[in-house]
Amino acid sequence: MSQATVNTNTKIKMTNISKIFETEELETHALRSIDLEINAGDYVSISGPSGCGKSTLLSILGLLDMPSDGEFYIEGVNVTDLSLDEAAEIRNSKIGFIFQSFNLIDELSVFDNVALPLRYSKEKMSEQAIKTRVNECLALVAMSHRVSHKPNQLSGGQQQRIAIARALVANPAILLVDEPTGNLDSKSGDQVMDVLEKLNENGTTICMVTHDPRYADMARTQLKLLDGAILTTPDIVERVKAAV
Ligand SMILES: Nc1ncnc2c1ncn2[C@@H]1O[C@H](COP(=O)(O)OP(=O)(O)OP(=O)(O)O)[C@@H](O)[C@H]1O
Repeated sequence: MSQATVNTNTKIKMTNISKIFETEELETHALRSIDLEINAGDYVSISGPSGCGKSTLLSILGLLDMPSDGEFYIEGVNVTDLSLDEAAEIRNSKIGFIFQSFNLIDELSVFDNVALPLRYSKEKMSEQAIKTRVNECLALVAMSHRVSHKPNQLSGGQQQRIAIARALVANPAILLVDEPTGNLDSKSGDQVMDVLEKLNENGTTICMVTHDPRYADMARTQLKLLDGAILTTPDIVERVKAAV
């Protein structure tokens, strides 16, 4: 893993990232020459129509998939070409994931769900340090009052807030968020978006994929994907002009 000379403020830097899926009869260019820089404290949304490459981009950002071409750095470390073990180590220490499905473990209490990443971390923490950190994260998502509950005793919105606490607990470089409100009614969805907004105001770096324009607009930087490429402002202006 080589170090790049990048601004320490830079959490994510992608240059010329492409992804081609090849099947026997078809080549799909899912991402085309993506350049992306996300700095500490940014809140970026990525939106676009079905099939435009949102999930592919998020999978590469989260080291769940590898690009076909281009360079990718997380906090200055070149992560373009990692082994599976190296990718898993960086993923566990630097990325917090929030998915549409909350992926909590039903048999574990709220506390133990949130503590899980710390218990599996390479750096061993004392139970007291784990308790302090879990309680801090539950307070951040306003869920301290449900610490002993099981996930199935919580509403969908509350479960997503627990999933957010779990994503935060290991202090990741960035939160990657995939359609966080997809399984929620609009009131709970709005509450989850408020939590994300407050976290960002307090310094958490967020990159969120959503097809909901109302939520995409809540991010301070709004990227639009079309056919695997990020639309730049002149592209958008040209398309609007062509449409009227
Ligand atoms: N494993 C794969 N093998 C082959 N093609 C794939 C694979 N994964 C995605 N694709 C193709 O890559 C393109 C981008 O897919 P992707 O899932 O990233 O889109 P998306 O914007 O997330 O769509 P949606 O909003 O519907 O989830 C699509 O044309 C899709 O069919």
